Amino acid sequence: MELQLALDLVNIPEGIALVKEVEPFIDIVEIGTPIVINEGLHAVKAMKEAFPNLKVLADLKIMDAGGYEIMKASEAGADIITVLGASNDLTIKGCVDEAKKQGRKVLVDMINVKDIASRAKELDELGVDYICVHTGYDGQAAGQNPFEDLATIKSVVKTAKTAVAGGIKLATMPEVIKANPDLVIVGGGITSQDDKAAAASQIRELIAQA
Ligand SMILES: O=C([C@H](O)CO)[C@H](O)[C@H](O)COP(=O)(O)O
Repeated sequence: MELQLALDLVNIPEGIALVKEVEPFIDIVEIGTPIVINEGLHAVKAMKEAFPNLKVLADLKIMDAGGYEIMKASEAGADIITVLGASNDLTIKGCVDEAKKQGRKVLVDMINVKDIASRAKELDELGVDYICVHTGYDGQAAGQNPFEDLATIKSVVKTAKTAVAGGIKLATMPEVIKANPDLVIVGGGITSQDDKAAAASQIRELIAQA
């Protein structure tokens, strides 16, 4: 299982400083949607230049013009780019084809998809690299979590890797470990802790013991 650090509520220098603290414990660093909105794809470029040994995910949450947006994120140095599961199949296909051409990976964010099982099966057949269940900030504030959806995708997806995001922290890691996704995405569970390195290292330790 890989560990992705989601950076959302920081600017580029703050993000780089934060990654310096936890670099040994993570595999992927995510430039979250709020950062892309505030700073643009320069944030992806800056993170890749600062940490060439980490994979960088650009959380663009693409909804249209898939091929073009994958191309621009690839030019900025993103290794993995996100598209929304609710998008048109033509958009998903555009993302998959362009990502293959560029040697990048596509992660589908299932946020707000109603029929997770059927859509995950379709996306798997469209050749995406990761399918990620995700409880967004607004769902988290209403007490929702992604664990039931994680069990659903684990039972239907045959080829794509599975991932989970949304409010994951040390205390909920045992539930993640039990479901055994290929990728766990943690934002506030690390970034809002006083000792970020300790939080990341404890989460990494649980993954290593699994
Ligand atoms: O994708 C995210 C959210 O929609 C804001 O862009 C977060 O990166 C994702 O939810 C992980 O962050 P935490 O929920 O804080 O773990």
